[in-house]
Amino acid sequence: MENKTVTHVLFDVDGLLLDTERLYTVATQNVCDEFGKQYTWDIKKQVMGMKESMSAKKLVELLELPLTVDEYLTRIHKEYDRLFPTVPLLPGADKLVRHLHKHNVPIAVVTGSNAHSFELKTRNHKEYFSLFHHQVLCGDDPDVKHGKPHPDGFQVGAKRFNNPDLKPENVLVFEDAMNGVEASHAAGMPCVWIPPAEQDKSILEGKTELILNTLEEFIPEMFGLPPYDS
Ligand SMILES: O=c1[nH]cc([C@@H]2O[C@H](COP(=O)(O)O)[C@@H](O)[C@H]2O)c(=O)[nH]1
Ligand SMILES: [Mg+2]
Repeated sequence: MENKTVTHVLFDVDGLLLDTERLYTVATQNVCDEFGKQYTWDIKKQVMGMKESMSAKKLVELLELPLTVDEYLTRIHKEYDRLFPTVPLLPGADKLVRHLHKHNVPIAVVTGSNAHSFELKTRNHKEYFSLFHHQVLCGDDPDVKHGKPHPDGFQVGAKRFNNPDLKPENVLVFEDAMNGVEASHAAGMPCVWIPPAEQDKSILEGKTELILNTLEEFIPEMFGLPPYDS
């Protein structure tokens, strides 16, 4: 499928640019171990992309943990503090972002993270994240009432390009999570979906423009963006 009308790009972060989804699984399973619980894919896929406060509430319920949400957050934050600072970029993330930046295509990130966990994850990637025009941290951005799967984060992300003529159909979203695809669809923005291997890919039919295995497979000119120099 081709769509040549894209002028601006919004990137998800966890599991899309950064290899953090692997670490979220480790962190959450470590908390579960104390209570003999299993952090299954069926549970994980429901919270991926949500604001941290929402995902914590939902996880305590779904995993039936004998903890308050605050007690859960205290435990999981210890895991994040230990695991996140050394996270690497995912394949293709460096090449695509530097390419778009070099060609002056406006780019921004829209993540379910709050500022604290974003700082941990990006500590070793400061120069890379400085290439983005802005960052929407849904977890504690006052303009984002509802996190993914609601459209708010992507709508705020598009608005902060400060281009009054920008229409949702001109903004391409890259996502890995079902909640993120739902959010981009609700915002009326085309979406390239790079789902985890475990994901049933038929479930969001009609809500994505393209499904890829990694960012490395993306061909910019399919969306009217400048081609790689080769
Ligand atoms: O296993 C998990 N994955 C992802 C999340 C949540 O999903 C967000 C993913 O953010 P992004 O929109 O950058 O993919 C995380 O910040 C976190 O709130 C989670 O709780 N548990
Ligand atoms: Mg993600």
